[in-house]
Amino acid sequence: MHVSIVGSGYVGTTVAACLADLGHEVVNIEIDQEIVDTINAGEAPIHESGLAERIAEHAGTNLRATTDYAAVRDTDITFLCLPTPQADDGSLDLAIMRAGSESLGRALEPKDDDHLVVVKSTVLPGTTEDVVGTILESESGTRVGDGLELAMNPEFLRMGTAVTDFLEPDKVVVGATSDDAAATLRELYAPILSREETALVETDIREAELIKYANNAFLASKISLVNELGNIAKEYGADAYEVLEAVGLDDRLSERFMRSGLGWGGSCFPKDVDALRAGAREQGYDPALLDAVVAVNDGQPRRLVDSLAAHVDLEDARITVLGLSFKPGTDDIRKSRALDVIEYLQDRGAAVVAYDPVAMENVRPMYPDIEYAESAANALADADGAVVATDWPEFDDLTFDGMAQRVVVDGRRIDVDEAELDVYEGLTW
Ligand SMILES: NC(=O)C1=CN([C@@H]2O[C@H](COP(=O)(O)OP(=O)(O)OC[C@H]3O[C@@H](n4cnc5c(N)ncnc54)[C@H](O)[C@@H]3O)[C@@H](O)[C@H]2O)C=CC1
Ligand SMILES: O=C(O)[C@H]1O[C@H](OP(=O)(O)OP(=O)(O)OC[C@H]2O[C@@H](n3ccc(=O)[nH]c3=O)[C@H](O)[C@@H]2O)[C@H](O)[C@@H](O)[C@@H]1O
Repeated sequence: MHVSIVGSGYVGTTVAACLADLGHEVVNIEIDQEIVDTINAGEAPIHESGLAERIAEHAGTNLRATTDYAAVRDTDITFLCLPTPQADDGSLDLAIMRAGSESLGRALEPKDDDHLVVVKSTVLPGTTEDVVGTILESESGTRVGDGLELAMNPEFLRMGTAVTDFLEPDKVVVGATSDDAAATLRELYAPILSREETALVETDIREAELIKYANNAFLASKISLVNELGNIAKEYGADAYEVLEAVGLDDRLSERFMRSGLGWGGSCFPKDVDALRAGAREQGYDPALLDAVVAVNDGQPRRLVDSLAAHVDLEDARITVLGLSFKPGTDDIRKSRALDVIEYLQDRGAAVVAYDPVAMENVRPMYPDIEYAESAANALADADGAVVATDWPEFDDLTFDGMAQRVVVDGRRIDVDEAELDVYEGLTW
């Protein structure tokens, strides 16, 4: 099939490269010329395992990129993979979706054949039809149901494992305005849907939109719940990891996403939970539980610093922060809990020395006044205490003999030889 993908970030690039790999003719439409040039040169604009090989293999044959929206006219389906960030008040900001829909609608105006537009971006219920659909109709002069079809197909991939998550999902969710649109997507995804492990959920557009938010809200809530249980466990002197490992054996709950500690960050959970809370309020519903989910999450970095302060006088102390990215395997620092930890340490008068295998250059402009070390060992040298903010696998092999005071508070449960330390404390164990 001939497919165009608008927006070539984490999602758009992954979807494009994977669809090309499944044998489709794919064109990426992206406003950033550098990204376009990178893809056309056969290289990946982002680091994701398995992506570079796929782009190298397909660029110049059945995968290309362009800044020109006119390319959509040579395709049957367009996926919108544009950012849906949050406004200052936390609510969903649709400015980029609107701009992209306008450009797409204008480009479709001269097209005679039918076209299917699929929203893959995370958007609140009503957006696909009332915002994207309305703009497309007015700009293209066609009507939904008469030359133009709409679908909503949320994406559940994670950063770091984007390619395998896309190609081997638990589920594919499709909300569509017509049976034909749903059938087109079944055909497009046929190799993925043929996997026994992948369920197909066909529903209406509004449900498809909300499934994505419900999914993320559930996962974020699960982590906040295990963090609350972890905080309580610690007050009792119990190990939350042992407790929750047993709880996870109940297959109604699952053992996955049970790692308590410093909480959730990244470009997805924080913005999506906030957008759902703001959207619920706009609908006249007070989302008390989701408010609490955020409050628990926001409390964890302070608890980590308080735990350290119980062992080390933080005023003028040299404190190591191990890990800056919001999770291992990425240099993304958006809403990383490590940044809150740095703030709280600085508030308490500590001199911070940070180390992360890949994310330091992203943090440096925000915190030019902290020290950045070339290795974890250098960061720990002469430190009066250390905190673990990201569970990078390389932290499992640390030695602590260079520290001035061997005190470590761990927010992520790395593997530590406790015998090497005077104080080793877990945030929730
Ligand atoms: N990053 C992730 O792991 C996941 C993200 N999502 C959702 O997918 C959507 C896209 O997210 P990401 O790929 O992370 O965003 P991103 O920010 O990585 O990429 C978006 C791309 O769109 C481009 N762009 C902006 N305006 C444009 C326009 N008018 N025309 C063409 N291109 C334009 C940007 O230059 C950028 O390269 C969001 O709604 C997000 O919530 C869903 C699942 C996973
Ligand atoms: O909507 C999105 O954009 C994506 O958001 C998340 O993916 P991602 O943000 O890449 O990362 P996760 O692996 O889910 O981790 C999110 C945060 O939760 C934390 N976490 C995760 C798991 C856990 O047990 N405990 C825990 O604290 C991580 O450290 C990280 O800060 C979802 O997992 C994806 O399914 C979804 O598509």
